[in-house]
Amino acid sequence: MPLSLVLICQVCTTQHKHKNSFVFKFCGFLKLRNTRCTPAYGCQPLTVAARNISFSPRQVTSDASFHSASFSDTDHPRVLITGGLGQLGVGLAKLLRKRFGKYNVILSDIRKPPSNVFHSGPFIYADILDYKNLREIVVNNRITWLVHYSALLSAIGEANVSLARAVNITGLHNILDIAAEHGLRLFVPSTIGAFGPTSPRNPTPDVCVQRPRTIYGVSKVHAELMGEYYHHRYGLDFRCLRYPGIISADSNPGGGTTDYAVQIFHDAFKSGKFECNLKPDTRLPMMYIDDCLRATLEVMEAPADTLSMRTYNINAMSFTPEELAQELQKQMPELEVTYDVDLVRQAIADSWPMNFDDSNARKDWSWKHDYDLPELVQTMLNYFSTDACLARAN
Ligand SMILES: NC(=O)c1ccc[n+]([C@@H]2O[C@H](COP(=O)([O-])OP(=O)(O)OC[C@H]3O[C@@H](n4cnc5c(N)ncnc54)[C@H](O)[C@@H]3O)[C@@H](O)[C@H]2O)c1
Ligand SMILES: C[C@@H](O)[C@H](N)C(=O)O
Repeated sequence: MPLSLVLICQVCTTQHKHKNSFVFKFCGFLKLRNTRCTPAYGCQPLTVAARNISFSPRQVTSDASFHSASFSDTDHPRVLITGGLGQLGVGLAKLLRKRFGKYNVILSDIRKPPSNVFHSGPFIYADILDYKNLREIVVNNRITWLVHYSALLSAIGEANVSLARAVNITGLHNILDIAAEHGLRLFVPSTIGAFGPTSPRNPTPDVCVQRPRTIYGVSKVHAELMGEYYHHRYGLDFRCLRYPGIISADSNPGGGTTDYAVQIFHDAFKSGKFECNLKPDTRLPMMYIDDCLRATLEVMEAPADTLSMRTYNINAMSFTPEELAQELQKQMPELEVTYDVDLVRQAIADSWPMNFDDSNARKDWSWKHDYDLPELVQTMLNYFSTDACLARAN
């Protein structure tokens, strides 16, 4: 049986008698929002955090693995990245560590990190489906920002709907509750996949019909709406960007519809041949990883009063497989590209935006991309040429 506690609200000095301490936390929210605790707010917010607090024996050990003594008290945020071993997390950790210090950014995942990642800064095991463990990590490490990257992407999600539903929806609920309970600034990425066949596709604005046909898209619309709801209802500092397909050289995509745009570079260098699983004229919004990660940092640092919305489209370029191949062939004329369409991925791509309208992000917090198609291809070629040279030399 949980104990009954009498807690005094720091704002209005009301005595609350409750079965757990979350009402106290809720008054903390009111304090953050500079509002008084009124009977109108009453005890309803208990629903936000109706999970029981209990002591976990793991509390003691989880912190030890990454040198907590090295943490210093500064103004820097203390960041936890979930799902950090995917295509985007390691790059984001590198960028954030440069800005906030190595030990202020903790990478986490359920997979074993490669040794270069393990030795580059704090890493911890965190399954987002394990609520107590997540809470322990947040508490023990005094986390203030949470970047929630764990997800099953569009194509892999269709191959495993129940796992995608658990990770992308149940996992998100855990993240939202923990962020709300501990007053964290929370970033959750959404995607072009949050739109569907009935959305305007060229261009797709921030606010329009969203009826995606994938579990991935449905879960991302759910994340956008839940995050915005927690923001308005409880004052959660929720921030969300809808990323286009992201292209990176030194990390691999995790089972999405836009993966072809990364694979083409690998295959061009490996065999000089590439078989594309989308039709040559499939147009999708895309972005180089450096732009995506910088946008993420910029929106996280943006003063709250510049954000007229909590979920923004961001865009850089938009191209088809044929256009990407042609740009690549300017420098690798011998590259052979053939097409063998994957019906699942093609159906997904045909329901997604062709062009993204990101004018609100540009207006509100001065978003500006650096990479268009020619710069993207040149940068990827530079990386792979150096990599190929190094491989030949070893
Ligand atoms: N890469 C893109 O093109 C792109 C585009 C739009 C949005 N996004 C979003 O950005 C985020 C990161 O994308 P990514 O490409 O790095 O994804 P990814 O698929 O490469 O990585 C996701 C990570 O989540 C981890 N994960 C799975 N189940 C987990 C669990 N139960 N607990 C903790 N971690 C778990 C996986 O191990 C994996 O490392 C995702 O939310 C994705 O939806 C990505
Ligand atoms: C677009 C994005 O969400 C991801 N790369 C996917 O294709 O699923």
